[in-house]
Amino acid sequence: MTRDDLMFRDGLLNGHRILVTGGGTGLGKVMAEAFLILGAEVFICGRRGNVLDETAEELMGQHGGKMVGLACDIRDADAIDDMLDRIWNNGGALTGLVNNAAGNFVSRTQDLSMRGFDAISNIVFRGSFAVTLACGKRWIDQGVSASVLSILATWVWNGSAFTVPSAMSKAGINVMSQSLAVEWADKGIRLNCIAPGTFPTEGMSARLRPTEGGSAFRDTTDYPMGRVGRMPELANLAAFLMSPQAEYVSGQTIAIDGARYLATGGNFSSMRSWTDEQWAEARQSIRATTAKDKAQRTA
Ligand SMILES: CCCCC/C=C/C(=O)SCCNC(=O)CCNC(=O)[C@H](O)C(C)(C)COP(=O)(O)OP(=O)(O)OC[C@H]1O[C@@H](n2cnc3c(N)ncnc32)[C@H](O)[C@@H]1OP(=O)(O)O
Ligand SMILES: NC(=O)C1=CN([C@@H]2O[C@H](COP(=O)(O)OP(=O)(O)OC[C@H]3O[C@@H](n4cnc5c(N)ncnc54)[C@H](OP(=O)(O)O)[C@@H]3O)[C@@H](O)[C@H]2O)C=CC1
Repeated sequence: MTRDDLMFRDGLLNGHRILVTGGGTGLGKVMAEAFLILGAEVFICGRRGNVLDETAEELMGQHGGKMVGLACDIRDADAIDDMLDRIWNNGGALTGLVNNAAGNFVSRTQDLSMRGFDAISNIVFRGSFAVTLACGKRWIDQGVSASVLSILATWVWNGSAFTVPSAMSKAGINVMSQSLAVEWADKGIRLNCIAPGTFPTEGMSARLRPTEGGSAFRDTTDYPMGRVGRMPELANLAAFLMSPQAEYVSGQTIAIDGARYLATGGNFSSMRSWTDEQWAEARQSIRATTAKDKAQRTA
């Protein structure tokens, strides 16, 4: 992304300190990059320390500023507290949190075990709540105003066949945000959400279109605008919601999907025609991706 891709003035986020969970890759990385360009000090967390370090180095090399990678598994409440202690003890309070980290894979629901359900919900539902709660306690205790942005999916409004644990978990975080927007409004804490449509990333393609390789998302005939999302489009919306100028916006969930969910539902219902063999092949491919990522985890 270049400076010209952003619609905001230089220094919009000067003095802000923002944590992006899952900020080492994909959508988290591009939002972290936008916040860095706009003057924020940015923290990114994930379980693969090397991925975080590479991202921070790459983006500071391109844009200057300060980005810090912190290996942390958001399923672990103690690890979250350790991470927040490190941030708070090195420069003060966060002023923003982006709940972006997620796990997902396509599966027929009858093929899931409870461990499979937990693999998703412990990241998306429990993990996002845990980070929000840990930050919220500190903000309230210290009288700090802050903004929380959670990255959802349009299926919080219409469900999603074949990604049921994700749909349930994201819907829970949608309701968390609406509830806390009210409960914490007088503390100066805002909560909003973005529901992106398709923004092709490696992490998503490998788990949601696992058997298509490089051809996934090339056919855009059922996209009303004839295309998928462009990363800077998401980054601009995230920067707006995180900026102090958006102070009166709270409790909202904004779709950015080129109207696809209104046109087609925007999810994976076409997989109803998949055979047992196709599901077995998908599962094997997802397993291989997870094994590769697991080998790099340091948290
Ligand atoms: C229009 C487009 C909208 C798109 C909207 C949303 C997109 C996204 O969310 S994309 C984000 C994708 N990124 C990621 O998922 C990154 C992180 N992912 C992971 O860490 C793994 O993929 C994980 C989610 C599976 C979690 O890993 P881990 O906890 O290490 O999981 P295990 O390998 O130990 O497995 C636990 C459990 O889950 C079962 N399982 C795994 N894969 C499948 C599968 N394909 N089908 C069914 N079940 C699966 C696995 O078998 C284990 O259960 P047990 O066998 O009972 O032990
Ligand atoms: N791409 C798309 O089209 C869409 C994406 N989304 C949402 O956007 C967000 C980003 O997705 P995307 O960029 O595509 O996918 P990625 O796989 O690139 O991003 C997921 C990130 O979450 C991190 N993560 C996963 N589990 C944990 C954990 N337990 N603790 C800390 N970090 C964790 C991963 O790092 P690590 O494995 O190192 O921990 C990774 O960096 C997600 O919330 C996703 O649901 C929503 C709609 C559409």
